[in-house]
Amino acid sequence: MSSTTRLLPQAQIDRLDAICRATSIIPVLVIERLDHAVPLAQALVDGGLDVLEITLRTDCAVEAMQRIREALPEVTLGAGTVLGVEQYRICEELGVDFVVTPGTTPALFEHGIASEVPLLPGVATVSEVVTGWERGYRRFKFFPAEANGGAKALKSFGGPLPEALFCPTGGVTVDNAADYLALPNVMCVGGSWMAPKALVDQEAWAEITRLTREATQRYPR
Ligand SMILES: O=C(O)C(=O)C[C@H](O)[C@H](O)COP(=O)(O)O
Repeated sequence: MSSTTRLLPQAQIDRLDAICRATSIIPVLVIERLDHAVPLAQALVDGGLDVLEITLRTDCAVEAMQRIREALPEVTLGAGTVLGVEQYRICEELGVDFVVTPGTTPALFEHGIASEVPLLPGVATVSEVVTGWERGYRRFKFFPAEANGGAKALKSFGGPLPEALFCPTGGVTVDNAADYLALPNVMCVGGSWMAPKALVDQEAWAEITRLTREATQRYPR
């Protein structure tokens, strides 16, 4: 790395900390129908979660985020499944509060350094953490958490890299969340368990609120 390589400013780490420390759980949402966006977000807010990640996996995801932004300004809005710089830029224009990637390329790390919108970069290995670390990153999403060794793996990451803090997602449930949240290097967990596809398809908003409340009561911030 040359001496002119720009590093992630501490202010960006602080902004991400403020978001991740405000909640113990970040719901990861897939919105397939635009008219589901606001009632789904409302169901989660009613259950006590207001930091939401909307994945860019569906055609209506960007418009869904716009609608949530307008209808529920109190929500801290994250864009997930951001796979490239172009998508990152779209999210910046939309005014989201943070961007999450499932895995992270050098171009995404680079873009996150200059962006006004903080990046929670997805990593799966220690080498990927170190790649981000070299650029100043200290906060990461660990994905897919359960398939990559779960809480045991994250505990081991803490040996050489105690300052790196994580939001594990992928296979996290209301039960195994406890193992992650007990670790000193876990800020919060992410998951879709409180808004599974079947319940969203059925528009079972009250049940989603119930599952969310169960989670927030068990893991209050
Ligand atoms: O696509 C992305 O960028 C993601 O954010 C991946 C999600 O975090 C996981 O798919 C959530 O995992 P589950 O809770 O097991 O459904």
